Amino acid sequence: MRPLAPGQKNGKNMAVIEHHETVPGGEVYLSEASPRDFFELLKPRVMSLVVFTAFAGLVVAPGTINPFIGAIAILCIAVGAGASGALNMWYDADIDAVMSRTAKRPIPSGRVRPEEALAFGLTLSAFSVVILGLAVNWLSAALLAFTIFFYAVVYTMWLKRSTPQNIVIGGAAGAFPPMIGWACVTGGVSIESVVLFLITFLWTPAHFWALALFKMRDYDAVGVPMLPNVAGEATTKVQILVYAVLTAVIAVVPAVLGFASFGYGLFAAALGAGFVWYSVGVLRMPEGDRAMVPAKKLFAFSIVYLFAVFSGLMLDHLIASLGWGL
Ligand code: HEM
Ligand SMILES: CC(C)=CCC/C(C)=C/CC/C(C)=C/COP(=O)(O)OP(=O)(O)O
Repeated sequence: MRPLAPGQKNGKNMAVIEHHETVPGGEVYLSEASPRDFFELLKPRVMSLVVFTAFAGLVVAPGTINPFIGAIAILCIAVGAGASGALNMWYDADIDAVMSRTAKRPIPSGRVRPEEALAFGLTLSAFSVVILGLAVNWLSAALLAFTIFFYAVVYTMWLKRSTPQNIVIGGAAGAFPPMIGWACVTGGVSIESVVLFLITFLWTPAHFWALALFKMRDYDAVGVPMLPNVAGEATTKVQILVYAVLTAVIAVVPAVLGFASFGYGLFAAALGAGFVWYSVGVLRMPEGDRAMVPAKKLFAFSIVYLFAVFSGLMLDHLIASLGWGL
């Protein structure tokens, strides 16, 4: 279905992934895969934040969910998110083999065979969606299936290698989890869950372009059209700032709409000011700066920021449900 050959797709310097050797009597695959290698295919660190935002959606949604069913819901979202990471690593093995940041991943390093990763990703995707549908509701299952499809097919197979707007559009995949969590409780979608979606959606460009700035050479080497490589550093820095401002504004909207308190609004505004501050630091970074310290700081802060915003929403909800709201 998808041969890994040099010069394939629109990239350059594509690596051929060797997972086999020829022995008398035929070709024998060397699969040294351990459970840990399969766990790594799930992109666990990245997906931890995805699962956290899904959990926040589930917690702040109106109504209640049986804690056991809630735990199944989160497990299904975690497995589905991980499965989409495995499908992404299967498809991207050729470019991952070339980029220093990703060369040691299970497929390019030869520990997991591409077809094993594909089967693993497809099986976990199917299980997570079906179990979510049976145990919770079919709207949340449909949203999970769409999110997996969006990350694995729309972003990874199509947008990533074809447009510098790849992560702006593809970022929608990473923004759906709180909406899925919300749908698990309410069985529906609402303006509040769309606001939760928008927080992550508008956050993603600043999160990712900060990293893309200091990993520009990696993306150049494989011909993936990330914004800094296509539009240049200056344009990327301005776009980062624009998205940081939009994120800071949308993160306050829960307080404006009344589904979070004034206290949360102040907290989100302070965090947003920090996000914008770090983005201004990136804007002021001299062109061609090799160390890119401000970009590294912004990337690190972006992760803390999203954790903090969704933690704030959950804490606020807990305080309100105890009747101590501001
Ligand atoms: C299209 C959207 C996104 C792109 C292109 C992107 C890209 C990346 C990349 C390339 C890394 C470095 C990964 C590594 O090598 O370890 C990273 C790290 C990370 N991303 Fe994203 N990201 C996106 C969206 C998200 C979303 C939606 C979340 C969570 C809600 C997220 C959470 C994280 C976290 C927690 C890390 C740090 C992992 C670590 O500790 O190393 N990302 N992201
Ligand atoms: C519930 C569910 C299915 C959630 C999926 C969430 C999702 C789309 C997260 C995106 C996260 C991410 C690290 C993208 C990486 O981009 P990349 O793949 O270009 O990064 P890489 O170069 O590190 O592989």
